[in-house]
Amino acid sequence: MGLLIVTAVAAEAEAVLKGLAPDSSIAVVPVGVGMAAAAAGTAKLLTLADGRYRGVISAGIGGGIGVPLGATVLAAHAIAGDLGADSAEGFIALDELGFGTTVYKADQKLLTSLREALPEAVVGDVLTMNTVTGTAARLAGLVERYPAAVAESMEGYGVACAAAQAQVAFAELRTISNTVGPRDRDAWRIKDALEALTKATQMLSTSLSS
Ligand SMILES: O=C(O)c1cccc(C(=O)CC[C@H]2O[C@@H](n3cnc4c(=O)[nH]cnc43)[C@H](O)[C@@H]2O)c1
Repeated sequence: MGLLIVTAVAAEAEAVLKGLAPDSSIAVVPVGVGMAAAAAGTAKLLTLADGRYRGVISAGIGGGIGVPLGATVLAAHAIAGDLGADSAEGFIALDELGFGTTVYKADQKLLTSLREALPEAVVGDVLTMNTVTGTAARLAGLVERYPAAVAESMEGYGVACAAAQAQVAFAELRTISNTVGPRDRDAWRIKDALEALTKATQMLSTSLSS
C-alpha cells in the first residue's frame, strides 16, 4: 500500500515532488489552504483510492514557535488551536464543549520512520489555525494553552480528521517559513522553507517508499 502526501498549495507539492525519486510510488496532491479544504480534499482522495494508501502526510511550510527558520518540524500531535468557543473566562476547546476532539496523535510507526530519516527534525505539537497568528498576545495565549507547540499550520488537523475517519495513518511535516508572532509578512522566508521541504523529502524518499 502506498503513501499520500497532501500539501496546501502547488508550490509545496512541487517542492515535495522535487525531493522524491522520479519512480516514487508516493502520491503528492495540493488540496487547498485551510482546515476545511484539507479535510475535504484528503477525504476525497482517500475515498477514491479505496484502500490503496496506508498513510497520509500533511506537508508544507509553517510558522515556528521557538524553532528557527528553515528547520523541519514533525508533529507529535495535530491540534486545532482555535476550534471552540470564546468566553470571558477564556477559550473553551471543542473537547471541553463535548463535541469531539481537537487533538489527533500522529501514527507512531509513521512518525518513527520520519524521525529516523530526519534526525535533526524538531518533534512537538503542531497547531492548526484558521487564522494565522499575528499578535504577541495571541501567541502568548496559544503557548499557555499548548506548551508543547513548536509550529503552526492551517491544515494538519483537517488532514488528520480525514485520515482518522478513513482509518489510515497520519503524520504532519512542516518546514519553517516564518516565526509565529506579531505579523511581519516581509520576514517570511517562503523560498528557503520550500527548499528545506525538498531537502527533507529527499532524505525521506527511500524510507517512505519501502
Ligand atoms: O499573509 C497572510 O495574511 C496570509 C494569510 C493566510 C495564509 C497565508 C499563507 O501564506 C499561508 C500559506 C500556507 O503556509 C502555512 N503557514 C505558513 N506559516 C504559517 C503560520 O505562521 N501560521 C499558520 N500557517 C502557516 C499554512 O499551512 C498555509 O497553508 C498568508
